[in-house]
Amino acid sequence: MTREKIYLFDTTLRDGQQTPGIDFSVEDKIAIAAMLDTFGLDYVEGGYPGANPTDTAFFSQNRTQKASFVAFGMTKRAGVSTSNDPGLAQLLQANSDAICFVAKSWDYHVKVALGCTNEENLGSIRESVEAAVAAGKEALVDCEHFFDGYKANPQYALACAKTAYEAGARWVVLCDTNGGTQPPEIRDIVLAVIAAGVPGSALGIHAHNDTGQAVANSLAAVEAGVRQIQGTLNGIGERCGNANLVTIIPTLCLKETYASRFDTAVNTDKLVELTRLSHAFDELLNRSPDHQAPYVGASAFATKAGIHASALLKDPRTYEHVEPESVGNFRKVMVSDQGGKANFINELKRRGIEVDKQDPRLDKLISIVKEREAGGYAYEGADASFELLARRTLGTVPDFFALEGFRVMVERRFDANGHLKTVSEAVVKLAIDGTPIMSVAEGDGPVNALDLALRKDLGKYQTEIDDLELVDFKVRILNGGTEAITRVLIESSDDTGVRWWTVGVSENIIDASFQALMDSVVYKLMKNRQLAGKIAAE
Ligand SMILES: CC(=O)SCCNC(=O)CCNC(=O)[C@H](O)C(C)(C)COP(=O)(O)OP(=O)(O)OC[C@H]1O[C@@H](n2cnc3c(N)ncnc32)[C@H](O)[C@@H]1OP(=O)(O)O
Ligand SMILES: CC(=O)C(=O)O
Repeated sequence: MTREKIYLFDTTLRDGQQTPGIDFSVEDKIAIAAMLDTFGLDYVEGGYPGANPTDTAFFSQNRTQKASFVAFGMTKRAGVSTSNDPGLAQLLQANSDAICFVAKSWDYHVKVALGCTNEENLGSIRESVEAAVAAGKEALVDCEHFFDGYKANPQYALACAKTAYEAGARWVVLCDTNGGTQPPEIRDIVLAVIAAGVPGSALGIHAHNDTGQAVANSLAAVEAGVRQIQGTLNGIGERCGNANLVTIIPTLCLKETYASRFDTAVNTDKLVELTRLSHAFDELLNRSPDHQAPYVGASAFATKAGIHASALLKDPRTYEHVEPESVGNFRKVMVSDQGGKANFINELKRRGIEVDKQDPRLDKLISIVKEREAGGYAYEGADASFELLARRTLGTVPDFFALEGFRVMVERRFDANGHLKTVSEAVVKLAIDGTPIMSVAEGDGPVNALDLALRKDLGKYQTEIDDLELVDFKVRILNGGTEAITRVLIESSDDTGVRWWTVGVSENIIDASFQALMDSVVYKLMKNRQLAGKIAAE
C-alpha cells in the first residue's frame, strides 16, 4: 500500500486568537510560531494582516521558519475589483508564503451576511485565488460553513469548493464552522465532494468542537479522503475550540490504523516533545495544563486504583494504550485510598525510598494514608506531604524546628489617614535547638500574615528558605454547614525550578493552611539536604 502524507495546518495564532479570554501580543505570536516551527508542522497560520495592529506588525517581521507561513483573510468584496480591494491588497503584500481565504459556501450566508448574489460570491472566490497565485503565493480556501451549507444547498456548496480548486487553490478546506456536524455526516459529505471532482489530495478539514467531536470529525474526514487537518494547540479556538492537534498528531503517529497508511511532518522522534510543547503553551497562556488531556495530561498515564497498579507494575501494557514516553509523558502510580501495596511500593521507590513488602511500617503508612484520606486529605495532589508522611513513618525526618504555637488576629480599624482598613497580624513561636524564636508579621490576610511570620526568622535555616516561593494556594470546603472541613493545597517552588505540593486539613482554614505551610518549609529543608525530592522517572 502506498503511504500518503497528512499535512498539518496550525491555526493557533488565528482561530486560537478568537478564543474568549486569549489575546496574543506580537511577542507571544513570535514565541508560539517558533515553538510550532520547531515541532515541525507544515503550515503555521499567523493571523489576519490588516485586521488589527498586532497581526499587521507580526506579518511585517523577518521570518526564519521552515513551516509555510500563512496569512488569513476574506475573499475580495463583491462589487470591487481585486486591485481595488484594500483588504485583499494587505493580504497580498503580507510577508507570507501562503494566503488562506475564508469564503462563504452556504447560500444563506451569501444572502444574509454578504448581501450579494451567489454568482458574485463565486466570482470573489475565483478572482481572489487567482490574485494570490499571480502574486506567487500558495492559495488555500477555507469554505466557511461548508457542511451546513451542503445540507442546505449541496450544488452551491460544491460549486464553491470546485471554483476554488479550479482557480488554483492548493487546498480547499471544508469547515464545520458551527461545530455541530457529526462524524458520519462529515464522511458522507467529504465523499460527495471528492465524487464532484475535488480530489482528497487537495482537501482539508477545519472542525470546531461544539459537540466534542472536532478530533473525531477530523479523523472521519481523513478516512473519507482529506489530506490536510487544521487545528490548534490544546484545542483552543472560537467558542468550544478547534480540533486539538495535540491529540490528533499522536493518534496519527501511534495508532496503527493511521500509522500504517500515513506519514506526517511530525515523526515519532519529534513526538517525544509533545507534552513539553503542550505545557509550554499553557504556561505562555498563564493557565494550568488540563490534567486529563489525552496523551499529555498529568493524569493521562496515572493510576490510583490498586488492582490497576498491581497489573501495571507487572506489565504497563495492561492499562496503557501507548507508552507514556512516546509523547514525552510519564507513568504515575499514585497513592490514595484506592491503592494497595503495589501503588505505595512503586511511589516510594520513585522517591528513592526502599521498603520491603513485608515491612510493618508499610502497613502502618497505608493505614495512615487511608484514614487521613477518609478525613479529607488528598495525597495524590500533594506529593511533598506524602513524601514527608512516608519518611516520618519510617523515622527519617530530622527535627529541624519545633512549633510551640501561633496566634492570628484580624482587626478592622482606622489607619493613620482615617481610612477603615482590615489588618491581619500573626505571631509564630518556634524552638530551634531548644532556643525559642518569636516572629510577628502583618499580611494581606490571615494566611499571608502567618506565612510571613513563619518564614521571617527560621534561625540558622533562614538563608536556606530565602528562595522558597508560594506559587498557588487552593482552598476546598469538603462538606458544607457548620461542620465544614477545609482542605488547603499549597504549591511551592524555589530557584531550582522544582515545584512541590503540600496539603493541610482541618475544621479551621487557618489551621489547615498552617499544616500545608509547615510541610512546605520542612520539605524545602529536606530537599536542600537531598533527603527528599529525588524523583526517578519510571
Ligand atoms: C469562521 C471564521 O472564524 S472567519 C474569521 C473571523 N475572524 C475575524 O473576523 C477576526 C478578524 N476580523 C476583523 O478584525 C474585522 O472583521 C475585519 C477587519 C476583517 C473587517 O472589519 P469591518 O470591515 O469593520 O467589517 P465587519 O467586521 O463589521 O463585517 C465583516 C464584513 O466582511 C464581509 N465578509 C465576511 N466574510 C466575507 C468573505 N468571505 N468575503 C467577502 N466579504 C466578507 C461581511 O459581509 C461584512 O461586510 P459589511 O461590512 O459590508 O457588512
Ligand atoms: C474559517 C473558520 O475558522 C471556520 O469556518 O470555522
